[in-house]
Amino acid sequence: MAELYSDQLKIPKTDHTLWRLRCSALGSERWEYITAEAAKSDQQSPYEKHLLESPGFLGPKPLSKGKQNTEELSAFDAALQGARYFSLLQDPDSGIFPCQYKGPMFLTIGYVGVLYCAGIAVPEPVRIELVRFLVNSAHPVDGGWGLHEVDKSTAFGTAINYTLLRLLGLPASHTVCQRARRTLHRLGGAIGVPHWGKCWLSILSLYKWEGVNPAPPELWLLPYALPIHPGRWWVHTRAVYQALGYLSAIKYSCTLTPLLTEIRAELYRQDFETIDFSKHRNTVCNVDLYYPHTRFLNAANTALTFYERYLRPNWLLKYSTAKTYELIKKEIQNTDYLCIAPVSMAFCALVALIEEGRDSYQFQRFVDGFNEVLFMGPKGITVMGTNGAQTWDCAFAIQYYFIAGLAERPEFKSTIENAYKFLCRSQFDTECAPGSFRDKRIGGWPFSTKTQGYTVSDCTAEALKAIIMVKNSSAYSHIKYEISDKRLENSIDVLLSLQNVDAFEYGSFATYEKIRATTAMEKLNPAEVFGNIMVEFPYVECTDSSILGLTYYTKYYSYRKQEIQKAIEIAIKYIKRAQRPDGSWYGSWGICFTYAGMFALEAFSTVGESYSNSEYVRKACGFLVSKQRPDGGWSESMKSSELHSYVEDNHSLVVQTSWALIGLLLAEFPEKTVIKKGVDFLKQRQKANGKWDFEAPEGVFNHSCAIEYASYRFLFPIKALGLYAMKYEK
Ligand SMILES: CC(C)=CCC[C@@H](C)[C@H]1CC[C@@]2(C)C3=C(CC[C@]12C)[C@@]1(C)CC[C@H](O)C(C)(C)[C@@H]1CC3
Repeated sequence: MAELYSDQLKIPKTDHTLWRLRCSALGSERWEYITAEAAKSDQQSPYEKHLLESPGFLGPKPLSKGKQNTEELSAFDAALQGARYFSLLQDPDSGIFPCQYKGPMFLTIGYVGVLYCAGIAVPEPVRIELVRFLVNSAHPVDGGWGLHEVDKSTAFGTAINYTLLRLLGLPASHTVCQRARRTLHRLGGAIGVPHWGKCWLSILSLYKWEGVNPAPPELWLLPYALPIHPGRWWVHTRAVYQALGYLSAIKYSCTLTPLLTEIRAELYRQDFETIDFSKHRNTVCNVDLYYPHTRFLNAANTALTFYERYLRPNWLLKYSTAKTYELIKKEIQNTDYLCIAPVSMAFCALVALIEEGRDSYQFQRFVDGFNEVLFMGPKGITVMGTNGAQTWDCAFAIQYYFIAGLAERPEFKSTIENAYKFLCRSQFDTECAPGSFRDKRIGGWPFSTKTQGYTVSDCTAEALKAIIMVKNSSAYSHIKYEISDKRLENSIDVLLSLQNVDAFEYGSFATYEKIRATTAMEKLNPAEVFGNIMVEFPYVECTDSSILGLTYYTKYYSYRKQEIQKAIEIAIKYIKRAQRPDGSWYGSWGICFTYAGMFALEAFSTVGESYSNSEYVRKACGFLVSKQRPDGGWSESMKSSELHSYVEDNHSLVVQTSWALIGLLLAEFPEKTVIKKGVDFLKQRQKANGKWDFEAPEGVFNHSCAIEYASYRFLFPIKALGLYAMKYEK
């Protein structure tokens, strides 16, 4: 690793040999900093060393002589070596593959902000590593931060992370702070931070609530029949605005401390006291703006601001905040204090602090729970996008080892068995509290852990498929009954219940729920920096995975067969409708057209549509092939996700290349030379011990925020190489 900026600047660092990751049977991941004494009898495991990039971890014994793998190595051996490396990254007790699920730069403020409001100090090793992470993720040219780690500097990223560094003890005179402040001021100062930034700054007494657009909790009192009812919003937006509704209604601001007074003076281009915040509800730095307000939203905000200031009766305010708190308590109950993701978790923790007090059981559970979303890495510690990617990674690992012909080799038996048992443990077996606006979840699977509590359509389908693979393998007959057929039926019930078959986007699947209100609701998106957040949308990837799960299930079981067949049929029709004239699909959760292309081609392959018999498949292959680069690789930029059209990047990437190859291989694309070139590229990029290095964030959300899926650079090459080996090397 190149010398880190924090080391150049001699920023304090903890002793990385003293960090230990504790994983629970249900997949929680908590880093602990132990004493040197304790470390003597508690060695760092291989995966801990890998995660911290400690020098002591060599990985499996190389197959080839040089440092890199070469073309001489067979694709199968490259997959095998990759799997050997990846298997070492599993925590054998829980079965998960822990990794730092990082990228978004607006999450850590939640953790530090809440503790600051409560007057609780951040534990010292964590504080040191939080500072390091922020220093190391500052923009190399201007010293600011963006919405995500590889973003240009924005007012949001810079104001929030500058504030964080100051709260964590870095003095204003420090080079890092000086550079960041210069950038912030060049961007117009903190006055132009978007809505969520304005909320955080107001909570920390660094901005004024009168300059924040309303998020009235009264919306919860409207009849559910109205499309605008928050119970119909996308689960994340619902959760964030539920707690924000409470906080903004009571205009919560923490006590102004001398440090905050200093920060007030640093964040703005003018004197804090002279700013008329009420005039800046709609001031957003141009660099930050991804989704500008519609006129409709502006009109609504003006009306609501007037209502809040002059018309809102006190009793209604009290009543609606009480109602919101009831709903928050249900969210807490359904997720055991994790809440759906760290953004809303932090806001809910604040509500608990206000309602129950600092020493209350409820608030202390939150303080403890934050340890599950903080994750340590070589550059420092940070709050992750979710509490991990446990279920998703396990489901892929099992499937791809099978697809590559590796799963039944004795050396991988424990990998598969442990991951399988984790999936079996992670299926939902309880329902949410009544009145939570949540669907039936028994039978579903989450993206991360059972504790987090939210079913995701594609996670359910991928986990189901992985489990069936193990159940039907003679090598694993001894654990076949770890999960009953009845439980698989439950998952089919959940999956079928998630398909959009009523009013919206017939045949498609969204993420966590069916689409509950028209996508025109997006016109009210107040977040400024994200797209498609108001309601559920139809997603090709979620639809594709659901098709995979359903088709695979029908191969072995006859439960609800006809309904499943019908569901697959209309889902395929949806995918066909969603294809663009150039043969591509816009992917929402990976970057971008390459990711979606792979999923779509896999879905088609499971219903027998391939290059030779389907015009859709031929067009999709044509699109992918047209993007191959001279070195055999593919390289799609995050800009594709933002701009909704294919943008090529400068360097070919392992994960992108694997996605394209998987698509082409499953489509039975006939030209071997095209595919072989890509396969050779994957081999060249592999280290002799089987490792592929991190290259670029693989994922994205809400069109604008990049996020890293650290397991992808193993999982997808293993699958691509394995598929190639099956076809051409047998
Ligand atoms: C705008 C807000 C609230 C930001 C907080 C971040 C969350 C919204 C993001 C972080 C991780 C994230 C991208 C995720 C997803 C939704 C949005 C998440 C939770 C899902 C579950 C959607 C469906 C996808 O196919 C897939 C399973 C890959 C992802 C996983 C991560």
